[in-house]
This record gives sequence, C-alpha cells and structure tokens, in this order.
Amino acid sequence: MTPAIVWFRNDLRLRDHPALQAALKAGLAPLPVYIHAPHEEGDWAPGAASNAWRHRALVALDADLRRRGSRLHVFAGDSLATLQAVAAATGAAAVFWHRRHEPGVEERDSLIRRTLHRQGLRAEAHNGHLLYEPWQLATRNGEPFRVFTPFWKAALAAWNPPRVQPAPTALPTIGTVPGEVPLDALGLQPRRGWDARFWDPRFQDCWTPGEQGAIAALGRFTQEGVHGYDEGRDLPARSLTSRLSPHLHFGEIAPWRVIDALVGTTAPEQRAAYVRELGWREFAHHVLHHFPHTTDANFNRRFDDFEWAEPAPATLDAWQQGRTGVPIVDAGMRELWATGWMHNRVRMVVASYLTKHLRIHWRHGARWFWDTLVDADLANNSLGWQWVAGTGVDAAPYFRVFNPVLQARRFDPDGTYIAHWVPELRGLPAAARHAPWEAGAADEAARSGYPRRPLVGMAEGRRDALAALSRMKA
Ligand SMILES: Cc1cc2nc3c(=O)[nH]c(=O)nc-3n(C[C@H](O)[C@H](O)[C@H](O)COP(=O)(O)OP(=O)(O)OC[C@H]3O[C@@H](n4cnc5c(N)ncnc54)[C@H](O)[C@@H]3O)c2cc1C
Repeated sequence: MTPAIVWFRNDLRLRDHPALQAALKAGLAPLPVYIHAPHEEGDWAPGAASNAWRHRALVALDADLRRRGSRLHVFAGDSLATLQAVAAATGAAAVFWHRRHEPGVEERDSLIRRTLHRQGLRAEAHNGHLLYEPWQLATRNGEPFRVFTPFWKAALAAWNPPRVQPAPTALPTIGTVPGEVPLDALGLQPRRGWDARFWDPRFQDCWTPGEQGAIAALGRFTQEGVHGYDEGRDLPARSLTSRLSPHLHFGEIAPWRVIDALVGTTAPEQRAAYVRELGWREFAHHVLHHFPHTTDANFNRRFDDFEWAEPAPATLDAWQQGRTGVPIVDAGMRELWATGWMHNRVRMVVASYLTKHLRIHWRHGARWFWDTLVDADLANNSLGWQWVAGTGVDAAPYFRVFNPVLQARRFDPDGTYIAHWVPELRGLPAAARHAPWEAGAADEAARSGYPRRPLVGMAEGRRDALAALSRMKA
C-alpha cells in the first residue's frame, strides 16, 4: 500500500480523526508523523506546562497506535522540509492534517499545502478541532461576529456537528523512516533547575494526558458534574466543571464527541449551559482567526492610551507566586502553580486583580498563564484576558471592577477553596478567610507567614483604576 502521511499536531487522538479517516478512505497506508517545530510558532511557542503535557500525550498516542500495529514517527526541524523528506523516503502520495487557527501557523500551513501540491502530492487540511470553522459563521452583513450572543444564536441555528467515529481497529506497520528522533530527545519534559520549581509532585497526579484520559474525564463529568453544572460551575471548591480544557486543546477528544456523550444524561438546561461554554471556545477561535492581532494588541484600540502601571518585579512576583495578601487571588495562583489549571471563576478574579487593582497590562498575565496552564490555548487565553481587562471583543467593561473579597464570599462562602490552597489561613474561622484584615485576623494570618495586608486594597484599587480610565482619551 502507498503511504499517506497523517501529520499529528493538536489532534492527539484516534477516534473522530478526519485526517486519518481521509487517508484510509483513499486506500492509503497512514504514516503517523509528529514534527517538533516550536520555532515556527512565532512569539507563542508552547510554554513549560504545555510541553510537559504534550510529552505525555505523545507517549499515549504512540501506545494507542502500537496497539493497532502502527506507531508514531517523531521528527524535529522545519515542518515543510521534514514532510518533503519523509514523503521522498517513503514514497508517500499524500499528506493529511487538521487545521489550526493561530496566526503564524495558519500562514505556514497554507504555504506548506501549496508547496506540496505543486510537487504533485495530495495535501489536505481538514477540520478536526471545532464545531464550526471560523469562516463558516458570519453576521447578516457577512462580517465576523464581535459579540458572543448573536454568534452563538447563529451557531445553534446552523447546528450540524460531525458524527462521532470510532478509532480504526488496526493500522498498517511502516518501518523506520530516516531522520526519526526519540520522543525524549525533544526536551518537552521539565528540566531540573529553574523550571523544576513549577512541578509540584501533585501536578503529575492531577492529570492523565492522552485520549484515554480524555474519555475517562468525559465519563466522570457525564456521571457527576453535568447534573449540577449550571449552578455549580462557578463554585471553585466543587468539582462540577469537566476539566476537559487541556484534552480539548490538544485534540485528545473532539468537541462533537463531548456533546454527543451528554445526550440523555441530564436535564436539557444543564446540557445547554455546558454546550454554551464550548460555544465560547468556538467564539474564541472565530475571533482569533478574524482578528489575529488580539494575541498581543488591544482589540479596542482606545486602550492603547490607557495608563498601565510599570510592573514592579516584586509585585508581579507576588501575583505569580500567590502572595498578594488577597486570599482568593492567592488560592487561584497557587492552584495554577501546583496543578497547571485554575477554575474559570478564579481565573476571572485573578485577572481582574492584576489588570484593575494592580493596573498591570493584561499581556503580563496572559504570558504567565501561557507558561503555566496545561490548557494554554492562544484563542481562549487571548479572549479570556482581553474580556476581563475590558479591552477585547464583547468584553466586560473596564469600569466593572471585580471586588475579590465579595467574589470569594459569594463563590467560596465557607472558604473551603481558600483553605485548601492557602494553608496559612486554614486555622481562621471560615468567615475570616476571605479578608483576614477586615475580620481582625491579620495578626493571626501574619503569624502563619501570610501577608498582613493586601498589596493593593479593594477600595483603593478600584478608585485608582477608575481614575485611570477617566483619563483615557475618548
Ligand atoms: C483570563 C482567562 C484565561 C483563560 N485562558 C484559557 C486558556 O488558555 N485555555 C482554555 O482552554 N481556556 C481558558 N480560559 C477559559 C476557561 O477558564 C477554561 O476553559 C475553563 O476554566 C476550563 O475548565 P473546564 O474544562 O473544567 O471548563 P468547563 O466549564 O467544563 O467548560 C467546557 C469547555 O468549554 C471551553 N470553555 C469554557 N469556558 C470558556 C471560556 N470562557 N472561553 C473559551 N472556552 C471556554 C473549554 O474548552 C472547556 O474545557 C481562560 C479564562 C480566563 C478568564
């Protein structure tokens, strides 16, 4: 059988894999290839937590392929040159892959497709990542959406998710290809030294990267979380969200399989609430494709004149390490550090504290998340940060400044989440954990080594943020 290269990227699964299916349908022998090329990702080469995840996801994919008679062929270097060399060495007639929508990657991929085409290879990009490709939905005027609600309305009106497809049961074996490198040589795993500080022993135990891990996480969610999702998804102490974000980012599960698995499991309103969150993921990719500059620049250019504070290294450090003295913020940042993930409600609170109370540009926060989140995703991260900072599409207005203490009282009423991640405050009565300095517990907190007062107080931070907003040019 003539081989066809199946170029695995952020689609590390065998079920619901249109590129793999296309190779099989064409009567070609799939040759699974992974190319390590972080230098082609511009300013947004994957961060440390993503790399650690990817290593384990690739190991899992290789094992799944081996169980079917195949294996993953790993290379490092320029993607185009590698694909050309592999095709020449194996006589491959085609290359199939799934589209990605990060700005630099989109351009690279279309160049690769054109070049391979010209050389007489069948080169095809499929959708493996989204319910809708970013150009499939448009406003009545044919423009990209800038507001989520009409975007989601249009998505539901055109609803036609792909059907779920099983993984192939057997795949052909193809021998060693010149230029292959061992997976361990890619340097994806955390090194000893500085970046080893990230790696709390709990980190490895929190997750099972790979398709089996994704299916298991989905199974847990459909049994438990989804039933109380609508009311419970804002409560960080409860495990009511799916924690599928890294699995979705790495394409270990297709979003349409997630939706399919929910049918008949719970009340329609719980299901709709969850599918709507997947809608935000779709919207984020739509925005990234149409407004690629929003990874680094404000969508709302008025904010180009905003008086962001020059971030003092000690301030940024305190935020990153969870030592701001604001318990809910510190709990979130420590959860991120320890597990590579943070609850969505708390992401909003820590991002708001950084961009409003500390008035530090959202780019600093986005960069930190990029390096430490296992689900770091250029579309979702850029949208999330610009949404909170008030600079993005359909964003929360800047003047709506979250009060982290009130947020904590509302969404972590008995301080369980705070106590879990900030052990210095465990000994305080539940009601004092949200703001020890207001409850006369500052000394007790300080005795355990916790900051006596917040870096910037709640009222003071809000006042200064609004004053800076009022000075912004109209
Ligand atoms: C400042 C900030 C930064 C963020 N950075 C990222 C990021 O880098 N990667 C990332 O995947 N998500 C990001 N999010 C969105 C959201 O916090 C996570 O997707 C969610 O917490 C993941 O947990 P879950 O899988 O349990 O979510 P669930 O509640 O179970 O949601 C299911 C899925 O829907 C998608 N989703 C949910 N909420 C959002 C949202 N607001 N925007 C886009 N997609 C969403 C995710 O793919 C998620 O896995 C960010 C949010 C904020 C406020």
